[in-house]
Amino acid sequence: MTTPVLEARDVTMRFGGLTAVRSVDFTVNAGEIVGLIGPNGAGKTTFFNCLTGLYVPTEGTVSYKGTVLPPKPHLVTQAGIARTFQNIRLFANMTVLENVLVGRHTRTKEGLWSALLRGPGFKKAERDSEERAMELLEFIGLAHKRDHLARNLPYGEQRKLEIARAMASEPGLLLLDEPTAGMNPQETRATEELVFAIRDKGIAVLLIEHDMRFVFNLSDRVAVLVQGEKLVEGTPDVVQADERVVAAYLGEPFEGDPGEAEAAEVEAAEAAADATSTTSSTKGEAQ
Ligand SMILES: Nc1ncnc2c1ncn2[C@@H]1O[C@H](COP(=O)(O)OP(=O)(O)OP(=O)(O)O)[C@@H](O)[C@H]1O
Repeated sequence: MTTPVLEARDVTMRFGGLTAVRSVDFTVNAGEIVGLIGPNGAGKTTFFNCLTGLYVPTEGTVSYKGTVLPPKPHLVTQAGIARTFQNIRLFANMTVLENVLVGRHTRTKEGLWSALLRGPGFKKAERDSEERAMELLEFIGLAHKRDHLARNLPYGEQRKLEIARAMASEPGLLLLDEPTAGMNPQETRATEELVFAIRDKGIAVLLIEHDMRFVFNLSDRVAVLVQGEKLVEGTPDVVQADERVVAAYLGEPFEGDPGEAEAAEVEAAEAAADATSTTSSTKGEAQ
């Protein structure tokens, strides 16, 4: 039987007049690698931000292992979801090891006083954290660079380090936002191996990616977002063969275009605003 790790129910996110994510139901099960794809501006990152508490969804809920998550990033991380970002967000002037140690703070129980007084409890916790951080660096192949400054690492290694930092919070689900962006083919290949290895450690993985080969090679399931709505979901074979997906990527209209309803809504709202407007007040662009 499949056990859901993540369950998003009816998640909608609006920014003023723009609905970036609309009524999305989405599940990641234990042991799965799931890909989330879609053309530029489809709402993928917005959806990720809803899952990780960075945004409070306008509607809907996000649950982790059966418990609804409060939309607060640190509580989401504490619950067991970690993420990386589209743009690298390392502490550039900290060492490789320090960057991973920062990622562990949600799992260390030593309080402020213990840390300030640097008592025996704190020292032991510090040793344990360092040991765990080194295990992670070994896992991603950066143990030999533990004392290098993050900013001096080549790009591909910086991306790996971000993943190690996210793993330091001991997540049950790891969200990767475009993990291969800017990578050369060798680095992409290595990342593919790394994602499989993460899954083999019992961590479910959800990834946003533009590199289709990478997504279809890795994922057990793929969901396609188009204009904020989930258009198709299934195995890589099913998704690749779906002509609506091809059409969405080529920018061609297709039947049941998920943008139609929204376009009509925006047009109606604009027409109503025009009709009631007696001054030349500004009107926001919908797209
Ligand atoms: N904070 C925000 N305020 C207003 N609109 C936003 C905000 N964030 C995203 N949007 C809009 O929501 C829509 C979805 O954007 P989002 O970045 O989630 O798409 P995406 O699928 O991640 O795109 P890409 O693949 O290019 O990263 C876009 O029209 C974008 O302009």
